[in-house]
Amino acid sequence: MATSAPHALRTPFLRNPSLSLSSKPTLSSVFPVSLSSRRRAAPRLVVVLSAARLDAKPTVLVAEKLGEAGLDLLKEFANVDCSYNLSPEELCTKISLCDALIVRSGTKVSREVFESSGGRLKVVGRAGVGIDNVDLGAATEFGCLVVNAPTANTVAAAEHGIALLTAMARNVAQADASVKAGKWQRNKYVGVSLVGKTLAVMGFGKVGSEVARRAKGLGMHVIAHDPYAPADRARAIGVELVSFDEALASADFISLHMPLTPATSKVLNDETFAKMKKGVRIVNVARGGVIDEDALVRALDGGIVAQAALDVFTVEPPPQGNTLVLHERVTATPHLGASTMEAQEGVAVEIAEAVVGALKGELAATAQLPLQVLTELKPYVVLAEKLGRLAVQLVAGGSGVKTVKVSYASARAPDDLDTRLLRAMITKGLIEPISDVFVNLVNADFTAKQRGLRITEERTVLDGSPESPLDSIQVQIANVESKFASAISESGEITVEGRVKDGVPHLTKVGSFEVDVSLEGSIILCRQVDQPGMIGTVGSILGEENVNVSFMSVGRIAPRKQAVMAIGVDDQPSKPALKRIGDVPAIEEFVFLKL
Ligand SMILES: NC(=O)C1=CN([C@@H]2O[C@H](COP(=O)(O)OP(=O)(O)OC[C@H]3O[C@@H](n4cnc5c(N)ncnc54)[C@H](O)[C@@H]3O)[C@@H](O)[C@H]2O)C=CC1
Ligand SMILES: O=C(O)C(=O)COP(=O)(O)O
Repeated sequence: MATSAPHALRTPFLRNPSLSLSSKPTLSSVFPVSLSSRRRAAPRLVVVLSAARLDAKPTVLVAEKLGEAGLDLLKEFANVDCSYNLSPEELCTKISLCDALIVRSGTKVSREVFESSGGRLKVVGRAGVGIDNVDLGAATEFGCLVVNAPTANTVAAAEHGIALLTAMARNVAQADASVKAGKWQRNKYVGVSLVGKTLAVMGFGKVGSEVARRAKGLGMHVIAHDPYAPADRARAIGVELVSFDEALASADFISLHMPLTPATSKVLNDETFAKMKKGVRIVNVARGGVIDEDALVRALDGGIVAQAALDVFTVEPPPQGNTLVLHERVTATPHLGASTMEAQEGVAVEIAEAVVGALKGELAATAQLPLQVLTELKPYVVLAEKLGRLAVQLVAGGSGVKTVKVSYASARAPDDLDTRLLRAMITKGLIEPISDVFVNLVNADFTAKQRGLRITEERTVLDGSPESPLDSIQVQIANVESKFASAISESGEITVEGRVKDGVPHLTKVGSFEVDVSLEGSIILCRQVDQPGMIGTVGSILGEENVNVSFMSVGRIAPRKQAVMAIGVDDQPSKPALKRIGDVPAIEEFVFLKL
């Protein structure tokens, strides 16, 4: 049966993977060949491989319900195994036979899944936006791409946000339950009006801006907080971008639309609830983890929060008897934001296209950079990503992260340094901490373009030995404000610069200040009046808080004037520890940055 497939044998499969779509596989479902083994085969080896292996389709495991149109698309290219409701153990067992896995929010794609795949799993497709259920660190380590479907459920999520907002304001769910229980409590369920009220949209991305547009239609005054969103996009729909504290202080309603990241985890907590107007109402269709749920119960009971409408929870489904879910003034839905017929069909097609594209791109991408280049650039790759991560965490607001300039200083001739990988890693560092996007060499330029991020590159050719590929990399973000004003250079951009020293990436410049701190663990940057004893003061605060300091360095303009101190720390200091640092009189500003 698989003996004669001459057209397939002649197909230059490895040079043009898309041609594999039209070949007619034979033994594929019996023994699909893994992408990694295909990749390793040199083109001239193709003729000596068996036809069965050549023709084999990849296998895609669909672990949660996916729309038919998406399944049909997948089936044109792959063997599709739809196995829903697998236990974590069953998923780990099945995964070693799969090249791609498609999930929604109900499946945890943990490190164990990647470990169990034995290197065969090459693509994880998230049929939706949030990829917080995928262990991205493990995916990177195991060379697995993670793709999502970023657009098809935007409107559905926004409509659900509006549904919760209006239902909450008029007690629809509570009143419905009461009528069904045979009661007629017209006085108990008097609601509040939306017209003229202030809605703060937290996270002004795709869903947030659609919620804002719809809320304007309801006659609400809409403000938004999003440090990375362009002010002109907000202005275009009549929304003012404000600071986090201003949003909390002025909102009658708060609607959450940011991704779950280390920076947004439990961003609504005891401290931030205390900054809100008494009687505020909260809608969450983003992620449960952005709210400290125990603190929300306290805020509801303490009269700060009048009502909450929640589609998402820290643990899904929430445990039986959960106080928050059972709270009388809480309206809860079981993560239904994306669950419309239309959105699910759209998401299925979007993810199927992304997974097929990634499976094909996997083959093509490997040809892009020679191994020698990859090996040589390895420490610079780490440096590039960390500089991107640092730079974006320094952004406080402005016209959005749109214009980034990368400068490479190198003694190599311009045509002797391939910067694609470095640019991709800087893009990864800039985008991943603030979004639900997994960036890699294949999708970096496209992802940047999609988000309106313009990255320009500049080369400075240095004298000297071209032995090492690079002397330094500088990343600058233009037209933004910084939460650490000293990070703005004289030319007005957030500026960070780094070098590789003894194989270890170092941060060597922040704004106009020279520093030297290895980019391991995390970093605290402090601007202070240059005076003796500062290193000791801050060092002892961290010591008392049991935070291990790995590195400290001070860069100053001139003796006894301003200085920037960069402190490398192994662990995240507690809030009180950071407050103690901020309270040191000579410290004018400081920021904690996660790498
Ligand atoms: N309940 C559901 O079924 C659904 C939930 N979602 C969730 O909604 C959220 C938003 O999705 P999209 O709008 O598609 O994503 P998006 O990436 O278009 O928008 C997110 C926005 O949040 C901003 N942001 C990042 N960090 C922030 C911070 N610290 N403070 C304020 N803003 C910050 C980003 O700059 C971006 O503009 C995600 O968490 C996603 O997982 C999305 C679809 C359905
Ligand atoms: O797209 C998202 O981020 C969602 O939260 C939707 O989740 P779901 O696909 O409905 O499990």
